[in-house]
Amino acid sequence: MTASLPPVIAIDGPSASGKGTVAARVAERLGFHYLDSGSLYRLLALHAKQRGIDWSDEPGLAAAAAALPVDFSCGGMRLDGIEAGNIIRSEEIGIGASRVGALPAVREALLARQRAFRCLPGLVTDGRDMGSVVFPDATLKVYLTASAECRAERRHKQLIEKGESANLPQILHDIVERDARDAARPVAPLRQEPDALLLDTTALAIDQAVDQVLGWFAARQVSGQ
Ligand SMILES: Nc1ncnc2c1ncn2[C@@H]1O[C@H](COP(=O)(O)OP(=O)(O)OP(=O)(O)O)[C@@H](O)[C@H]1O
Ligand SMILES: Nc1ccn([C@H]2C[C@H](O)[C@@H](COP(=O)(O)O)O2)c(=O)n1
Repeated sequence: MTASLPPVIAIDGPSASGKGTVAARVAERLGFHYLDSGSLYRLLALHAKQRGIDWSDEPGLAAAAAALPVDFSCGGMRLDGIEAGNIIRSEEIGIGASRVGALPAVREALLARQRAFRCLPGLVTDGRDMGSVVFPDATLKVYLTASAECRAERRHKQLIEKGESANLPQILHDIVERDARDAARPVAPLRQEPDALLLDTTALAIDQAVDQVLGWFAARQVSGQ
């Protein structure tokens, strides 16, 4: 008899849809671990930039990904021993993450690192292929989205609140372009899988989205699916 693996809630969706916010809050409510998989692609893009590795150099990036010097302990995100949680949130690094994430050897090199986050009592994770590739046996798969305009407005508000300059039309353009690249790639593309439940948060508050995910997860546990 094989021991059952810890449960996983996989939340995938386009950029600025609120995946990270919802996933982190669901994890907190359940006392589960949380993995922001996009941060790994972002840290790799930053690391490559710092090391002069081109974002199209697949063998160079795959080698860098396999040995990525990241440390998620103490609640932060250290790259080469330096806190990088803020710097990886830039639009430039987001674009870099999307470019390196399109390369199959890079995705393969990051797979085991992501799966290692699956620990008791459970994991909530967000990204683009959490339900399709990384955790295909996830207990619950959610495709979380919102209209592109709504996502751009949320990102704009987020940047302004952080005291950063932000241009709404440019943000909308960048979001649409990045999603198109993530959806068009042949490996692990951004899309709603048939077994993922759709959660459109365009007209929902964060707490409503969190409650919906928790409700779906509770129902799965009762039905044993
Ligand atoms: N339902 C919601 N209503 C209003 N604002 C929301 C909602 N969900 C998320 N937000 C806000 O939208 C912004 C973007 O959310 P978040 O960073 O979680 O998105 P994301 O999908 O993880 O983005 P990325 O893919 O770029 O990492 C945040 O400021 C967050 O507070
Ligand atoms: N599972 C993942 C997560 C992220 N990426 C790539 C594609 C995204 O545009 C980019 C940044 O992700 P974000 O932090 O915005 O969630 O990283 C991916 O390919 N697969």
